[in-house]
Amino acid sequence: MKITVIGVGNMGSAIIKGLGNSKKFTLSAMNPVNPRVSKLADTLKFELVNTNADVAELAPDVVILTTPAPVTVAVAKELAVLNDHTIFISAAAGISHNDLRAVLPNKIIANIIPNTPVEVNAGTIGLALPREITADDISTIMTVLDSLGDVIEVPEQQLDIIGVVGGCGPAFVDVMMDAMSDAAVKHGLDRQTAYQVVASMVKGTGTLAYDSQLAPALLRDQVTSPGGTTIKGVEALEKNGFRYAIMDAVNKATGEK
Ligand SMILES: NC(=O)C1=CN([C@@H]2O[C@H](COP(=O)(O)OP(=O)(O)OC[C@H]3O[C@@H](n4cnc5c(N)ncnc54)[C@H](O)[C@@H]3O)[C@@H](O)[C@H]2O)C=CC1
Ligand SMILES: O=C(O)[C@@H]1CCC=N1
Repeated sequence: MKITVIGVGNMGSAIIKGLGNSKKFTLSAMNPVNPRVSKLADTLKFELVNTNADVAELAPDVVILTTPAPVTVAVAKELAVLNDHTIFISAAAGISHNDLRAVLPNKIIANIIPNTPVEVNAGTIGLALPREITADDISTIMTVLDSLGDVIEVPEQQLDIIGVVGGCGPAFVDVMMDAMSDAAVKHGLDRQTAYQVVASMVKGTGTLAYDSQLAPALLRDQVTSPGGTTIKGVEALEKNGFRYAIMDAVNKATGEK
């Protein structure tokens, strides 16, 4: 299957690396001239073109749009010349199926919100499929997305909130990991060991929650030994409004005032 990624920034690079790891696809990309992207193409050995007009020659089966949201509809319009069997998967946050349908009237279009862990095939990918789509096209889309991580299909109106929790969430967790690492350094751990411990702890905590399907509050209760150290830390989190800070981060990232 031939896949072309349009816009090789943070998200586009993560997707190309993840797809490259799976070794299942023939990859190519389009990005305006940029030495960083040329270097990535050389390293990962994918074909790179610098204009949308050149994408037709690549004849992709699947196009993944990872351009900045404000230019995505204009970019899609330039790609309307592609074969009508081309499947478009758009990762642009806030750009709806209808926005794209208006400029790609005859194409198959799916909307996703991925996150940066797709780079290591451990992504969280919210997926909204159109109403009219064949089983074969769904199968093609799932072959691509399953190779990047966990795919969670939702109605399009839920894609924004999935996008905030799954897509923005890694940045919120990164802030917490950074703060925890600083505290560990304050208590004498060298920085590299601090990062390793914190990242391993987050990875294991996530895997346990995902595999057990237990409520986070129940998992927390398993750590808080009576009269122990953890409950003292949890009390400090409550005192400092940690839970509300997280809820407010999600609220604000949805665009809520
Ligand atoms: N960064 C993330 O974690 C996530 C990003 N997204 C979506 O991915 C898209 C890209 O976001 P980032 O990678 O963070 O931005 P970015 O700024 O890192 O990357 C954008 C890339 O698109 C290229 N570009 C700009 N104009 C272009 C055009 N007209 N045609 C082709 N390429 C063009 C830029 O040169 C750059 O390489 C956005 O629509 C965003 O909503 C979605 C989920 C998560
Ligand atoms: O910050 C953003 O707008 C994008 C969408 C989800 C994650 N990054």
